[in-house]
Amino acid sequence: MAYLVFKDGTTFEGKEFGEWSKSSAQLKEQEVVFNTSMSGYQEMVTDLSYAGQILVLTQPLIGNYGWHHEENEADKTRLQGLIVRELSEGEGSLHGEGSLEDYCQQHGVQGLKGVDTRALTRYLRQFGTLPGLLVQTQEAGIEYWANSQRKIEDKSEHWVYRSTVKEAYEIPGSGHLIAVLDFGVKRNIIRNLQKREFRIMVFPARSTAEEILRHRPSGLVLSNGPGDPEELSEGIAMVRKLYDKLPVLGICLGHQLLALAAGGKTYKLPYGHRGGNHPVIDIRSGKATMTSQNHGYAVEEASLTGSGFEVTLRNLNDGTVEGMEHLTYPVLSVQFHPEGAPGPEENAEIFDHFKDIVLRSSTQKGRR
Ligand SMILES: NC(=O)CC[C@H](N)C(=O)O
Repeated sequence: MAYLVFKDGTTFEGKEFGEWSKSSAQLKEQEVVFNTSMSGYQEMVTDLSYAGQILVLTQPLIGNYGWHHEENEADKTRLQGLIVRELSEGEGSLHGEGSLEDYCQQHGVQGLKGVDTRALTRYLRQFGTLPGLLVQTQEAGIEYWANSQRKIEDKSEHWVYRSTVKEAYEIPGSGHLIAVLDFGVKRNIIRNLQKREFRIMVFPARSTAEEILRHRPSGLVLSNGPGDPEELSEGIAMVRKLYDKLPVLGICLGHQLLALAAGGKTYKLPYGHRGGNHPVIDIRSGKATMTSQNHGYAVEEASLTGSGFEVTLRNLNDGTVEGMEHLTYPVLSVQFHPEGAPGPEENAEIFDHFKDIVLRSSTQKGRR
């Protein structure tokens, strides 16, 4: 048996899978979040935006279609824990290259199965996103939280820097050059840019604005990524130097950094948006789409006054900001994941829109 223990003593019981060899000295609480998607466990486990978190999946049967390396969103995971109701070995999968369980074991993800994920999700919805601890005995959990006041300050690097690529790399293409700032970029963002024939250069999160501009890109994509956007002061300063100089598309963390760079604010949502059926409305056209989402923070709408950005997309469940465009510069951003397709690929047109503005702005430059 193993347990997820919260500070208030609430405990959820399950059975361990994956990698559990951490010593008691390495015990550390992690933010517990839930995702309501019915499929896509592989994309979620390898989405670096989940770095430093324990992910609860509300879909009760997980692992049933196996593991296909091709579909990983990154070549690593930074997910700390995975909690499921029933874990399937995935024996029914065609051409499977292993199982979710194998992947968790090989990549250091602590798993807990057989958990009452419905009760756990209701708990998180009631009290908000909370830190929880995965332990092999309930006593270890109680002792950890009892001593938690004496804990020394966490000096580890922001998860973005533990997720980004080490060195810049290029992906050939026949079209304009797009710089991608990798805060933990999902492969499907890159794939969507490749589909539109762009040449791509992926830059580590600590690159400087000058390093990026030296390559004379025709557009910039600010990627998704983990953690609190306000804690990324270097990233915010770098985005501030760039967004008035070339067409920009911000996705999720990238969207939040754009808002912060322009003088806006972000805040923490009570329990986040994570799932494949979040309805979003385009304020101008009145058209609504279903989106894939994974974020715990959001842009404060009122803080955008005077920033030069206008809100273009809004969440139909809670009215939060889902997208914005700059009034003067060719800059747009979305809080959701246009590369994540919850069924139909209805939001991929965001990438087409970005391609249009890159082409338009490079022809204008050519004429000048
Ligand atoms: N997927 C993302 O880019 C997430 C952005 C940010 N870490 C948040 O949770 O809000």
